[in-house]
Amino acid sequence: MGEKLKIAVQKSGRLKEDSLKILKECGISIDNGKDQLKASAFNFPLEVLYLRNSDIPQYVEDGVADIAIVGENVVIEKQKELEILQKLGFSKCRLAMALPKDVEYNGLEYFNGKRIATSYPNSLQLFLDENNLNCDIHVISGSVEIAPNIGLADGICDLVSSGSTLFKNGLREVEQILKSEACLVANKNISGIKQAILDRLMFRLKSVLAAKNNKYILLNAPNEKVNDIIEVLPGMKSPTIMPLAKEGWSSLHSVINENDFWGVIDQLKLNGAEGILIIPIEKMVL
Ligand SMILES: Nc1ncnc2c1ncn2[C@@H]1O[C@H](COP(=O)(O)OP(=O)(O)OP(=O)(O)O)[C@@H](O)[C@H]1O
Ligand SMILES: O=P(O)(O)OC[C@H]1O[C@H](OP(=O)(O)OP(=O)(O)O)[C@H](O)[C@@H]1O
Ligand SMILES: [Mg+2]
Repeated sequence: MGEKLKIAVQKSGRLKEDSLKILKECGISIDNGKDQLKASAFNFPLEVLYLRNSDIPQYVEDGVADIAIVGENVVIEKQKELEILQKLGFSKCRLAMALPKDVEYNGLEYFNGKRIATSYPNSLQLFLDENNLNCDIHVISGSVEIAPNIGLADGICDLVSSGSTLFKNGLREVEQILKSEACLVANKNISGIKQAILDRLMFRLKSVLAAKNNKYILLNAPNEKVNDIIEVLPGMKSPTIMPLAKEGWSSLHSVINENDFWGVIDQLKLNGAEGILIIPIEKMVL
């Protein structure tokens, strides 16, 4: 049997579903038996190890897994020698400091000498050192937001995304420490056959991610406006232009970045574009 690349993904939790989804979008089918902690792909030389998110950086550094999908904040917290190959665009959150909502906060100095509860002591310590602050860090592994209410700490440092957990616990975010999203990480010494497999996986992943960030755009325009519209429309090379059955009109096709779309749309309309259609792209090979 040929060599396989080993990928660690979260066993259960916020990252699991999207991690398996992105592998599927890369055309990789995994044979998942119930409660299996190890599985193989049918159609790609990949073995999947299901592990705790917080254990993954260690396993990748040790080479037990070659690569992994893990929260960037955990990579930073665990301070392991890993390579971040690709941000994956899901599980976006931030590590932030929060205080009871009625505390008067006038800046970082406030934290000097205070007790802060967190599950991320290394990331917090780095932030405190950078800002010449001294705090008493109290490490707890979950439900951090409850700490100020039960007299365990003056403030907290925890992950925030919608902010609803802070709100429900009468807390307010006052400082952001870092931003995080799921990312693909790798051991620093992958070589030979495994590197070749990883290159194939990365090629697929980049096509999938590019497709997610771009949309296919079709529109109709009077011929005399086509040049103005081309100016407005960024494309992969240049837009495709085809004559419409209706005399004096053309159809333009192009690719547009999701982030540019709403900025460009008004200019397209001002330049006479009609019947604008935006269509998702499944894969985009660059
Ligand atoms: N509220 C949130 N919104 C978005 N992403 C989040 C949120 N909370 C955590 N994350 C991200 O998802 C990752 C996984 O979180 P999850 O709570 O599933 O696991 P965990 O607490 O790290 O536990 P384990 O080690 O048991 O797998 C976190 O490391 C972080 O990157
Ligand atoms: O800003 P919000 O959208 O409310 O999300 C933030 C919450 O999500 C995470 O906890 P999680 O639900 O993962 O629970 P856990 O502590 O058991 O991991 C994090 O630790 C916060 O408590
Ligand atoms: Mg969590």
